[in-house]
Amino acid sequence: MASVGSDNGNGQPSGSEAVKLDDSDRAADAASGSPREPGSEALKETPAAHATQYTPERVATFKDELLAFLGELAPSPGEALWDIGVFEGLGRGLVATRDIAVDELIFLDRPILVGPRVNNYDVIFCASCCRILRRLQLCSGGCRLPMCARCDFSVGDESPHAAECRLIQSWQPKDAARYSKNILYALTSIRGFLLSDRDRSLVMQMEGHPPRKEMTTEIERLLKDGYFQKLDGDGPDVQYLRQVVNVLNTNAFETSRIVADEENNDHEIILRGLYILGALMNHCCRPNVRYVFDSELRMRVYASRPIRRGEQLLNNYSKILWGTQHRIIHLCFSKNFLCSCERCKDPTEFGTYLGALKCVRESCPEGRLLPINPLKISSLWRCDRCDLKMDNIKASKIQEIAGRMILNNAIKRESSYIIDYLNDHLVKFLLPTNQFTVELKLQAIKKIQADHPVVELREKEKYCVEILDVLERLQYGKCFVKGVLCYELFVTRATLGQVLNESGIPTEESNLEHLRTAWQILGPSGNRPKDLRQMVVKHGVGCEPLE
Ligand SMILES: C[S@@+](CC[C@H](N)C(=O)[O-])C[C@H]1O[C@@H](n2cnc3c(N)ncnc32)[C@H](O)[C@@H]1O
Repeated sequence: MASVGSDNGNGQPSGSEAVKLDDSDRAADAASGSPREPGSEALKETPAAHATQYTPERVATFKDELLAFLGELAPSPGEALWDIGVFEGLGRGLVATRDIAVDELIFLDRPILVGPRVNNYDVIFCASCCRILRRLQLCSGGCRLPMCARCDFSVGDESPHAAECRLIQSWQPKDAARYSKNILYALTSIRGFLLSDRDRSLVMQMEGHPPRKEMTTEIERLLKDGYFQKLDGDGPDVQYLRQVVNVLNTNAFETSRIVADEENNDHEIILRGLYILGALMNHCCRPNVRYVFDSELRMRVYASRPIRRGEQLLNNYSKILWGTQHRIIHLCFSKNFLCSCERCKDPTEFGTYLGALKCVRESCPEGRLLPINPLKISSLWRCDRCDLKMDNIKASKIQEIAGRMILNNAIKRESSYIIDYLNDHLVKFLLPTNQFTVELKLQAIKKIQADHPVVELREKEKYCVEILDVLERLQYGKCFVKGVLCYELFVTRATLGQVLNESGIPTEESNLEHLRTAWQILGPSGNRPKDLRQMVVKHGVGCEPLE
């Protein structure tokens, strides 16, 4: 949700325009800035307070509506691998109805709502079909949205945009001849008006946390700036819109379409989608599922680890490779709860030290500073070697500076600069598996292409191995980012084999195993690397994606 699926802009690996190096959703906004103790205000409306509203009768009716919505994607009677349960402190959640093996497809879902995200786009695309054209016009219906000729209002009721355009027209947009990105940002919520009664009922039964005080939602922005002459800020339309926004912010996943422009360059158009069944999965920082979106934007959820009958199906709403304190802040501010899973409770995060800092004492080069109580943002930090103590404000400051240096500067540079920066500079003040170091290595992996010098390819290979090792320690199983790293590792080793004339490298069993894993994880994705299938066929490690 970046929501349950959101994104922080972790990039795309070489050979793939769209596959992300991290499979979590909406994270960056909430995690920027220095960590603060999550305020009690943010947690007032916890799902625990609502648990009593999920009576067995209501849950059963909700499930019937959901199955009807899923239609042909719904499991045959008695065959569902999931059921809806109610859990103290969590609200509803999904449970496994039988033991589920790794890689088994648990369910398919389709978006009940899908559309633009509330964030800048690099390219302008048709707000209806996402086509990118050099000369996109504004819709002739006066809704202030960019529209291609096929979707324009003038096409009539056959245009998929006709109904939403009429709705926007009824609110009488001002400056109808000017493009409005704020209307584009609100379009996914506006589409909530076009749902059938059953689908509206489903959406309205989802949790929707109200926005934090300091947040201006897309709807409030439209109201504040008077975009519509006939949209009453206190009227029922706005009340409904506000609730749809809350539901989207609590539940939506980030999904995307790859669209080629007229020069045949691919662009990834990031969208937000509300997937009701997918959104019912609660969060854990060590989840047991992974998901991908296929070319029709259907969500396919697989077991990433073995799941026992009766266990909850758990998804990760945050970034896998963030340290605990960043995840806690993100989850608290964007999803309104404090996670206290086993990973969050362990200061070393299963020995990965993702959130740990280097001891600041010169005489203690091996020391690692860790929060004594990682569940508390205000916790004191302590060195695991020399026992030096540091207050959380200082620790936060170090993280903030590291984050700023890396995310605002180094990450934007070319691969050779990043490699030097990692080797000569960062090692002096950050641990090799600190989350910022890892983030920078992920960027380097994305940037180092097959035609780069061997030294760079060697570094890329090393980074892939290191981060796969972090995932192993986290016991993350067959997660999405593992698929991406396995793909990158295979491709890099194959390139090195070619360049160094060592023809055996690509076909070594251990390397083929990476390709197999990449295919199992990324194969069903609509945005998988373009050359993945061809490589899989060439090396005979699989054919059709897992069903
Ligand atoms: C996408 S919804 C999950 C489904 C939700 N439980 C329901 O009944 O609709 C996300 C919300 O569920 C709750 N939630 C999910 N995982 C949780 C966790 N590990 N601890 C506490 N609350 C959680 C939070 O209120 C969160 O904002």
